[in-house]
Amino acid sequence: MSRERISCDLCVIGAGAAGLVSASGAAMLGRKVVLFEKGRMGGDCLNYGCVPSKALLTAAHTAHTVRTAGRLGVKTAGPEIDFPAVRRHIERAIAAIHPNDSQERFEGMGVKVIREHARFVDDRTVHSDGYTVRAKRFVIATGTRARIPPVEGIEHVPYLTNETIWDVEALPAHLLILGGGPIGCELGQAFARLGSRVTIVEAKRLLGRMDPDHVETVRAALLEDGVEIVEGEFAAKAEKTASGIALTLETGRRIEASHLLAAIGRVAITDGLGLEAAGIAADESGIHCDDRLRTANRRVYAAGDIAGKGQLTHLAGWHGSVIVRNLYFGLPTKQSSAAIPAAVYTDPPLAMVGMTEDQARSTRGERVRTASWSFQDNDRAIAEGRTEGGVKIVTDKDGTLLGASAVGERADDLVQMLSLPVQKRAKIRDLTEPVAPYPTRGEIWKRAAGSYFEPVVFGRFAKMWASLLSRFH
Ligand SMILES: Cc1cc2nc3c(=O)[nH]c(=O)nc-3n(C[C@H](O)[C@H](O)[C@H](O)COP(=O)(O)OP(=O)(O)OC[C@H]3O[C@@H](n4cnc5c(N)ncnc54)[C@H](O)[C@@H]3O)c2cc1C
Ligand SMILES: NC(=O)c1ccc[n+]([C@@H]2O[C@H](COP(=O)([O-])OP(=O)(O)OC[C@H]3O[C@@H](n4cnc5c(N)ncnc54)[C@H](O)[C@@H]3O)[C@@H](O)[C@H]2O)c1
Repeated sequence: MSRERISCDLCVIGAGAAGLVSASGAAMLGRKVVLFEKGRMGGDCLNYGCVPSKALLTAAHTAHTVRTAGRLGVKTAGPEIDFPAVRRHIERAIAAIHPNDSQERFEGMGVKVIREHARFVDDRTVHSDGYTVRAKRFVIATGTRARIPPVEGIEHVPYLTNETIWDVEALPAHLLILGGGPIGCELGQAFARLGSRVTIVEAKRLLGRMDPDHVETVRAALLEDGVEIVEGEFAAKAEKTASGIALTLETGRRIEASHLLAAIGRVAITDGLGLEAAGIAADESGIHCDDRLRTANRRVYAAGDIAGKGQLTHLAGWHGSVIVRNLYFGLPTKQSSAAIPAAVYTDPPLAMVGMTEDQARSTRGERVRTASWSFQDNDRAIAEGRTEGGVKIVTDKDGTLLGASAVGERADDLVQMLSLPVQKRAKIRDLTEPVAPYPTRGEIWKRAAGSYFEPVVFGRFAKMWASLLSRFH
């Protein structure tokens, strides 16, 4: 087959967050860039991940607000869910963001966009059906897909993933979700609030990477929404039934449902990429690369989910920036040099940056200190009638910030306030300095940090000092 031949500075495979940031950064610096995408521009986040899930959650949280408005003295007739209209809202959200990630926009930047599957044929050449591309450097940003549940009979059962759940036309009567990670909890709460019966089966612990104290607040909210949570149990067998599916757990318990959603984590998309021909190693969790995202092939970088260093859109975008900084600004940058926040957009949301208390203790042991504050003691939260949750600051013995976690209304935005201090390894006393507007939820960081110093600031010596000074004033 005759293919069009192209030589370029950078060839990017995959037009999700990681690929798009790499391609746009290089193109804006005048580099000749080729971008391959075999599916939809924007990748998982725009089409099957963050955007549709957050649009669905907004509809669900709105239904909940209407349902619970009576607690504030606002009477309503209760929400009526028009599921096709909810789906249209999701489609509109995707369509509104799509221009940012579109082929036209990238072509406008001078990127050659090829909508075909790409594969390496040697260490510096990529083929697709119509093209042969030789490049000085490559970025593999091919993402991940839902892991198939290791359950007997799963291949004979219709199950949904994050790609197919958006095609379900009517609200599921009973959604059984395998996996209690961010996907399981977010979509579980969303469907429950829209009117589905929801069961989450989690093999280990709900939201296992987050602070367990704060996960309790999310668990309580899910239970209040009517979500059934089965924790610490594996599914052994799946069967098709007349009305949907049945799952038998290892304990023998059988759960019947109308729909099954697989949300037990992700596997790297490396199929048909020709990694061997390029001398690149990979496993299920991703392509092997170092902290600057370099693979064993010095021409090839990995970015985003496929780099096996976390699965978040902003991390994927950061990876793109790291590659552009290293390649085209000559700034040696490690991907681990940024403190990456993570948020779960349940209601209330749960968020963190840096280390959790458990992670810090596992490496630093007794040196770790924490300071917490509850929204029960935050005037804005009281005024809003939403006092559940709180924050936790994690420090080293000398007060260096190691991480922060928050759960409660707007915790996702609140944690963002701590990203820079954590990244800069600021001290907890720095958090006591800014004056926060009253009444805001953001005041809570200062209160938590203040509590860390309370024994000293209002201790015996401070009282003696104040008493001495007051003699002269
Ligand atoms: C339901 C859900 C909700 C999520 N919510 C959030 C959230 O709220 N916040 C957050 O930060 N993250 C969220 N994520 C995670 C986020 O979607 C991913 O971390 C992000 O999309 C990763 O971007 P990426 O560029 O690495 O890969 P992707 O977005 O997966 O893009 C990879 C692209 O590569 C293409 N590709 C693959 N192989 C080839 C090939 N050989 N040739 C050409 N093209 C190829 C694919 O078609 C795809 O478009 C969510 C994920 C899911 C599933
Ligand atoms: N708000 C967000 O930022 C957001 C939202 C959704 C997804 N994501 C990203 O997408 C990725 C995938 O999310 P996810 O929730 O599928 O994965 P995950 O790996 O975060 O969680 C999967 C859960 O499934 C459990 N599990 C594994 N095998 C199981 C089995 N056989 N039966 C029952 N439970 C099992 C695990 O113990 C784990 O708790 C995550 O890494 C996350 O970072 C992020």
